[in-house]
Amino acid sequence: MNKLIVKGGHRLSGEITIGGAKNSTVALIPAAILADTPVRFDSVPDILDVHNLMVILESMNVKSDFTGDVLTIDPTNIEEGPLPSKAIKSLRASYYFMGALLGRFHRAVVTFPGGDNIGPRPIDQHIKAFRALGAEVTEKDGTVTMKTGEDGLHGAQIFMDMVSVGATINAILAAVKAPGTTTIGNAAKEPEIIDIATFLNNMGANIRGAGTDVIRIEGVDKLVAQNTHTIIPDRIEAGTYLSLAAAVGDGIRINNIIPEHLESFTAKLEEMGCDLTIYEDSAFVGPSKDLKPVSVKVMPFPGFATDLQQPITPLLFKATGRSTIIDTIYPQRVKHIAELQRMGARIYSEDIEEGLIVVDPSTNLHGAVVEAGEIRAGAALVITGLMAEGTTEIRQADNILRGYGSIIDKLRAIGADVSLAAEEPKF
Ligand SMILES: CC(=O)N[C@H]1[C@@H](OP(=O)(O)OP(=O)(O)OC[C@H]2O[C@@H](n3ccc(=O)[nH]c3=O)[C@H](O)[C@@H]2O)O[C@H](CO)[C@@H](O)[C@@H]1O
Ligand SMILES: C=C(OP(=O)(O)O)C(=O)O
Repeated sequence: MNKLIVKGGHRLSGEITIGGAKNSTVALIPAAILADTPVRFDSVPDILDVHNLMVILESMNVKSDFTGDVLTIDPTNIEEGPLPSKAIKSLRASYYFMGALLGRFHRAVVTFPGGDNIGPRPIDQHIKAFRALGAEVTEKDGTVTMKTGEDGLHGAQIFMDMVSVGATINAILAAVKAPGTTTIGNAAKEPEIIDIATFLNNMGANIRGAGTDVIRIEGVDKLVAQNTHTIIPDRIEAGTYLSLAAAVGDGIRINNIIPEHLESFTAKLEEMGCDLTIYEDSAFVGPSKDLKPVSVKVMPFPGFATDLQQPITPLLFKATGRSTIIDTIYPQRVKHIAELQRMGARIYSEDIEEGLIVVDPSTNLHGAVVEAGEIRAGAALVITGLMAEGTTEIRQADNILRGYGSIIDKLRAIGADVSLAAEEPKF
């Protein structure tokens, strides 16, 4: 584990360029094993999740190479075998190997995924989709085993009980080569789902409706890569740096964004009175003054993303009154609160059942030793550390490195005093 050290209290300025979306990348890599040819991605973020997925690919004899921001994957000599449980447990998205292996081999044995500790994260909807497509699924001791009869998978009508990004993508991965028509109702509409469908369709898949709540798939026999797939920019990384820029910036430009993916977030910054100018694929944030408090309610896309409720929090400390946040997707996503309190922040979990968090103006922030219990809690600590006087030592920083590519270089480029160091082992 690494710790991230932030020396705060300085104003920052300059430019930051956003990388490819973590939540696309971590689905695209498992999706690659469905291809009948090598595949190539660019704009790949250099994050721990990618390196762990490459370890999982290696265990299946799938060769991959990550140079610069280009990742090539050759699944043509793929072999079935036990997957490395440490790597599987290191990230949430390893569950995409369930859908991808099922689509490829009509059977799979995968241990339960890890990922951020943000409250209960069941996978019942994923399993419901696999069953509808013809798989027999059993769960025992944290392992999911799936197999089909001789006829393999078949198209099916699936209606999700709740909007789930992971279950929608997993259903697509399992169905893309399943003969017949699959319909996914109440599908998630996140931009990352469109990105996966675009990648698969460019290889010959027939997926319609991605980005709406009904997705229709006609199964195809072959998936043949003809070109490089460029991963969409990470809207969560972008939102994090926009919040940082409004909180401690003296003029920061954020490059490589798709503004339409960020509307619920930028609308909140505008409501607060941030100095924000949005261009075709970038945004400029000027220094903030007299920020208004706001109410944030997390919703599935296009609503305000749960992954941005913690990164916007430090900005709320600068508002002139009480702000509220309700996380309807992960009400227990509160790992940042106790840590921020250690830094002098006035933030409270008012109702853990409802996911209600109250944020009061906090002007006396100071450095402290804190823990990044999960990726976005870590992002909130980094921003608060930059705002605070003194030094903040953020332990368990690997949780941040799971999803923020080149974060040290990006922050140093705008003048931040940040570094990474190995964390001393706990006894
Ligand atoms: C790798 C990835 O893309 N991660 C994102 C994905 O996670 P993930 O795909 O795991 O999140 P989901 O969209 O599935 O979860 C949404 C809600 O549905 C519930 N649920 C989900 C599946 C299921 O089978 N049963 C069930 O009850 C969850 O507990 C949660 O309350 O979407 C989340 C919600 O936008 C984001 O925070 C994560 O960053
Ligand atoms: C919750 C997140 O990630 P994961 O689903 O990969 O744990 C996140 O990116 O905020």
